[in-house]
Amino acid sequence: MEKIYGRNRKEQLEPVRAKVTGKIPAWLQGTLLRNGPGMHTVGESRYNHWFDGLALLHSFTIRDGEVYYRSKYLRSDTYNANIEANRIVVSEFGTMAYPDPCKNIFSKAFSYLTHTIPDFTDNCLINIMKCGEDFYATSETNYIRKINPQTLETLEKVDYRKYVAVNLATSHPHYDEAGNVLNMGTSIVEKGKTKYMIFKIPATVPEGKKKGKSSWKHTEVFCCIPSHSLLSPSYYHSFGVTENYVIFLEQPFRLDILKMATAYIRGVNWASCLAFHREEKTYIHIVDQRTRQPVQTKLYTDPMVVFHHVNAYEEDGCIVFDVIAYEDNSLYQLFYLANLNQDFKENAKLTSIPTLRRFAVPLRVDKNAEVGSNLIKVASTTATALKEQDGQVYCQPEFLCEGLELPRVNYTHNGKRYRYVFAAGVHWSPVPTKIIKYDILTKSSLEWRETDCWPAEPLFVPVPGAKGEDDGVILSAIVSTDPQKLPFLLILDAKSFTELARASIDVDLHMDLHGLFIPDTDSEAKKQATSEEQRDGASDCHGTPPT
Ligand SMILES: CC1=C(/C=C/C(C)=C/C=C/C(C)=C/C=O)C(C)(C)CCC1
Ligand SMILES: [Fe+2]
Repeated sequence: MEKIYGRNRKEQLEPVRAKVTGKIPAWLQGTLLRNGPGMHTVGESRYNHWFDGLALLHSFTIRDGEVYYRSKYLRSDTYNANIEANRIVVSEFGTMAYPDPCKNIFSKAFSYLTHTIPDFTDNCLINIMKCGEDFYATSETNYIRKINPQTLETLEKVDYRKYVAVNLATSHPHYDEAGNVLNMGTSIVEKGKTKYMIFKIPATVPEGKKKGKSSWKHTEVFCCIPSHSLLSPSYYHSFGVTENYVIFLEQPFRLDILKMATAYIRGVNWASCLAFHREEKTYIHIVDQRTRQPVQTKLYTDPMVVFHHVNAYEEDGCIVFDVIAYEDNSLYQLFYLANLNQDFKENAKLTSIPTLRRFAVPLRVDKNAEVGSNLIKVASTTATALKEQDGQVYCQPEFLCEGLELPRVNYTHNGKRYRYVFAAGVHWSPVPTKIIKYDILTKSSLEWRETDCWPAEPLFVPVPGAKGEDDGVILSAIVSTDPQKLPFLLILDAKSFTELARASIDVDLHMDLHGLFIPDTDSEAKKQATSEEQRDGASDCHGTPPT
């Protein structure tokens, strides 16, 4: 596993042409752009956790049946400072770093004090966000980095705090049909009023506003939800939306602000400031997008840890939402690089398997409903919502299936009724070994797997004019540990889950996290990109084609 996780990867700056076997559908034209950690040591110093690694962007440009690959490290301030110092000088999730080589005890104390309010990293390694015509590499801190999606060059750093008072923000925003971005973040320092903020970044400068100004300046706070605990807000990695509502899970996996404020002086990492409180509830917050107000019903469920929301929709006065949930926070623990070594089968065992759970919550509670009665009348799920004496509603999910992570759906069904979940299959460890299509209606699944192949998050791309929810293809970058087999971009038919093509590339492909597909819709852009490709002189990949 060290081969997959802990090794530093080489950049592939010049586009390299892949060896394609099978046939790529003619309509599939565009760029798969993805992000993930690629460098785990700098000089003699090493990161502790896989989520610390320096962001390595990579892209697969699919054009006229050919695939071109390139990769480039995000030139974040963090990357530049580390490379210049030839050691890790910026703290990450699992690694606390000390920038100044403190010469004596006084300067040491001084440098500790100046860091009590942490300035977080801009090593944006988790995902790619589209904002209007611009693309950003993202993480979960207040910084994101604009990038050039064609050349993978790093552009300006954006500080969320200039536009909305958040110190942390998710890497999994939602997009409406106009391309406006809806995201959530946590405000942990503003006058001690710890709160969760939902905000909207418009895709373009709104009508009637001064043109030429960046649309960031028109970022609007949509709704604020006060944290149950002022000193210990919930940690969350994503949230859900329906056509009219936002779903936020305030889970008992929480950040301890006091611990964070003293982490630097105590010499401990940010991860140690996170704790799962298994005796506490998970609060379910629903916000009405039309009134921008939280729904008043107090909804809760059992303690759980959710990283990824899958999808959500409205049905008969209820909200149905699907998440991948765990019984504990062992997942983040397992990604310490020390656990992903040769003995990883022993060290990286999940103590809780990810399960796809369906919740149903009522939007209104009938005053006359009996205490103890189930408020869910939707026939399609066995999820329940029980009315309690004090008016609270206790929600119990339907367990749909287990062993799924990194879920994706056909995004045209986001917030709407849907049937298929595409995900990576995880078994006894957090390392994906297969790609799964799970059919919620029939509760059956299709799988793709191959020996010594380690798939990344599968991404669904619809065929133009698609009628069915699964009319399209699945793209996934596959890392191989078979020395005879090159890494490849896998293209599956999303309906049958059969392989349409694979594009093998003789490069040092890294295991990544998330990304997006940029279709070539604009023919001018396409032409320009093609001529750039020719000018750059894409080299051929001479690797052995897989059998
Ligand atoms: C640096 C930093 C953080 C980083 C979190 C990261 C990097 C999380 C990555 C999560 C992933 C990759 C999940 C995949 O499912 C916190 C804890 C938000 C807060 C303190 C500063
Ligand atoms: Fe994620």
